[in-house]
Amino acid sequence: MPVEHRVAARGRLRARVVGVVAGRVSVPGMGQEGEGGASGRGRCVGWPALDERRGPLQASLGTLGQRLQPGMADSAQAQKLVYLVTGGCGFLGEHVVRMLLQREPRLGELRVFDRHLGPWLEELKTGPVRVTAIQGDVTEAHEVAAAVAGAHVVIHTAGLVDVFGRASPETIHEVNVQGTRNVIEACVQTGTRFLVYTSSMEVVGPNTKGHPFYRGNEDTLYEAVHRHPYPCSKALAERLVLEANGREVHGGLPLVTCALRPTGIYGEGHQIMRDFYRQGLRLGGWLFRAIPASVEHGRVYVGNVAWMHVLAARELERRAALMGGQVYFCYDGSPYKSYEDFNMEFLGPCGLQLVGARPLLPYWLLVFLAALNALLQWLLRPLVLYAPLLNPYTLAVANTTFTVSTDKAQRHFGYEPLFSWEDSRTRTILWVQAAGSSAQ
Ligand SMILES: NC(=O)C1=CN([C@@H]2O[C@H](COP(=O)(O)OP(=O)(O)OC[C@H]3O[C@@H](n4cnc5c(N)ncnc54)[C@H](O)[C@@H]3O)[C@@H](O)[C@H]2O)C=CC1
Ligand SMILES: CC(C)[C@@H](O)CC[C@@H](C)[C@H]1CC[C@H]2[C@@H]3[C@H](O)CC4=CC(=O)CC[C@]4(C)[C@H]3CC[C@]12C
Repeated sequence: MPVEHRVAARGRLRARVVGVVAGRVSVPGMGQEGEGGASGRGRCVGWPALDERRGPLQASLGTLGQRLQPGMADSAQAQKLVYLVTGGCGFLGEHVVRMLLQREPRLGELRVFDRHLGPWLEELKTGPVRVTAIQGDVTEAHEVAAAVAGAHVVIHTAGLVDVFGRASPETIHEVNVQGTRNVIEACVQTGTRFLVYTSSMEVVGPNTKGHPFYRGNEDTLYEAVHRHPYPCSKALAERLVLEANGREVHGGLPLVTCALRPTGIYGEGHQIMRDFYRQGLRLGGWLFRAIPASVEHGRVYVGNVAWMHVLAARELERRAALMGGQVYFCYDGSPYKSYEDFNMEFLGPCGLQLVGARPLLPYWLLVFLAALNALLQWLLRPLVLYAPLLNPYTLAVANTTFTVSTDKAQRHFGYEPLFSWEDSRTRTILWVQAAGSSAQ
C-alpha cells in the first residue's frame, strides 16, 4: 500500500481542504487551576491561567466541518477506520504507529502527522493499511483540521518534551497547550469523536516542594504545584482534553476523551538513554553516581505505553461512559529503582559501570553545578545552545521519588502490559548496543 506523503497547508493537503478561510471565533475559556490530588487539578505558579482564547482560523474549521456529512463516525462499524497519530515520528509516536499496524484490526488508514517525518515511514507501504504521512505543525490550526477531518480517533502524542532549556517557555506552551487546543477544536469542528491524549506523570509531580510520590495512583492526593514550563504545559493541556469530554462535535454526538500519564519512558529510541551511554563511553566506560539509590523512579517500557494507547483508543468508543474524561497512569511493573540504577540495567550489560554506592559529590555541590549550568546556558544562548543533562530542574526531579502503583487502566479497559520486564530489558539492551556501535 503506497505511503501517501501530504504536506500540510503548503501542498496537496490544502487542495483537499479547499475552502479553509481565515476567521476567528471564541473558544470556551478555562477556569483558574486550584490545588488538587493526582486526580485533581494542579497549579502552575507564574503561568497565565487558561483563558478565553480566540483560536486562529476556527471559522475555517466550521467551513471545513460543513463539508462533512453528519454522523460520519457512525459509519465506523461498516468501514475500516481512520486513525490519526500526531507526533507519530517521535520516540513514543513511532511505537504507537507500529503497534497500531500490528495490533489494530479495524485500521483502514493510518495518518502519521509530525513536523519531522521519519524515513522509516517508507517501509510501511508494503502492508494492507494505507499509511498517510502528513508533514504538519500542531500549532497551525488549519493543518491540524485537515489531518483530523474524517478520522475516527486521534492519538495526540505530539509535544515539545524539553526540560533542558532548548526551547523557550513560550514555544513549549504554544506546542503543548495551543497545539492540543487545536487538536480538540479540529475534532469538534470536523466530527471526530474519540481523542486519546499523551499526558505525563509530570502533570502530577514531582512538585516544586520535592514531595515524594510513593506508589501513588490516579486518586492519590498530592499537591501538584509546578513552575517549569514543561510540566505546566502538560498539566494545562491535559486539563483542556479532560474538560473537552462531552462537547458536541459536528454531527451532534459527544466528544469522548481520555489522558494517559506515562512515567519515565524507556526503550528503543530513547535519546536520553543513548546520551548517557555515549557519555559513559567518552569517560572510559564509567558513569558517576549523582543520585542516592534510595530515590526511586517508576519507569515504563515504550512498547507497553504504545499498547496502552492502542487499547484506550479501541475501548474509548465501547466504554465511553466509564473512560470519558478519565486519566490513567501508564506503568508496567518495571522495577522501582533510582533513575541512574535503572539506566544501568541496560548500560551495565553494554559495558558501563556506575561508580559509587552513594553520590560522589555532596548534594549542595550538585545544586551549585546545576545552577552554574543554568547560568552558562543563559550567558551562552546568544552564541550557542548549551543544554546539559544537569540543571536545577532535572536534578530536582531525579532526586525526588516518584513511583506509581495502579490498576485503573486494567479495571477500565483491560490493559495488561504486552511486554514483560525481561523482554523490555532485552529489547532495550539490544537497541543501546546498536546505538552505541553506531556512535563509535
Ligand atoms: N519521554 C518520556 O519519558 C515521556 C513522554 N511523555 C509524552 O509523550 C509524548 C511523546 O514524547 P516523546 O516521544 O518522548 O518525545 P519526542 O520528542 O520523541 O516526540 C515528540 C514528537 O512530536 C513532534 N512534534 C513536536 N512539535 C510538533 C509540532 N509543533 N507539530 C507537530 N509535531 C510536533 C516531534 O517532531 C516528535 O516527533 C509527549 O507528549 C510527551 O510529553 C510523557 C511521559 C514520559
Ligand atoms: C544529571 C543527573 C542528575 C541525572 O540523573 C539527571 C537525570 C535526568 C535527565 C532525568 C531524571 C528524571 C527524568 C524525567 C522523568 O523521567 C519524568 C519525565 C517525564 C516526561 O514527560 C518527559 C521526560 C521527563 C521530564 C524525564 C526527563 C529526564 C529526567 C529529568
